[in-house]
Amino acid sequence: MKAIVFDLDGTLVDSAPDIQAAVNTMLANEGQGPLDLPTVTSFVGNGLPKLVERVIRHCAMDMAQFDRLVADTLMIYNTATSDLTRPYPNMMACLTRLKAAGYRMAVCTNKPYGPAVHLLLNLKLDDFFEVVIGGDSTDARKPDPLPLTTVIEQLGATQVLYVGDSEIDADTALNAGVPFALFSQGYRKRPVYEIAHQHLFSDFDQLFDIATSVLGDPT
Ligand SMILES: O=C(O)COP(=O)(O)O
Ligand SMILES: [Mg+2]
Repeated sequence: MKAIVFDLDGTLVDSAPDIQAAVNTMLANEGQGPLDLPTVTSFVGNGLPKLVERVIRHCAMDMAQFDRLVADTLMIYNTATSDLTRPYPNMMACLTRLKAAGYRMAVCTNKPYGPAVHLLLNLKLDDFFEVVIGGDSTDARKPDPLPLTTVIEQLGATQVLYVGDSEIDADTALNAGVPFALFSQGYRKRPVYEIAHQHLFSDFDQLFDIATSVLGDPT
């Protein structure tokens, strides 16, 4: 059984404005001023605890408050809508085409599981994915291979393509021994040539051909 596993933030959707809004709500509750979008975007990728740690450092706040601020930000995340999150162009059409062709699909994200599922429901993407693994679903976060190998195990997939937007996704795929397609329009921090990948795309209308070239027939 062949499957395509997707990262979420910066890959399927441009969700940084919602992440920025959640961070700024947390900061406002702490009497701090807001952070701009590029700054918050640069903190995304390693999951919520790391995001909060980076915000605390950037704002010279008290690291002793870390656990409380992670819990606060998670609560804000859990109650937030996805109003500012946008699907990347042609993404929906690509998933529809892949599903119709018979490929199985899943999500492997460092975003916490609850907010990830909310986001997928709000954007009507949930029906595409058989398995969703979030940053708090297993004992390790990407780039540890465990989240991705857990997805593969739960799907019962024999062949997989991982699709993501960041260095972390590239390392995850490498660590799990899975071929990787890099989406160049997300939140990566380095140039694409410095990020290990087997396939590169800038528009979702390129991904179907990549998937068939890597996986062949869906069954
Ligand atoms: O929430 C994050 O830090 C990153 O999420 P992602 O793994 O979907 O890119
Ligand atoms: Mg990402």
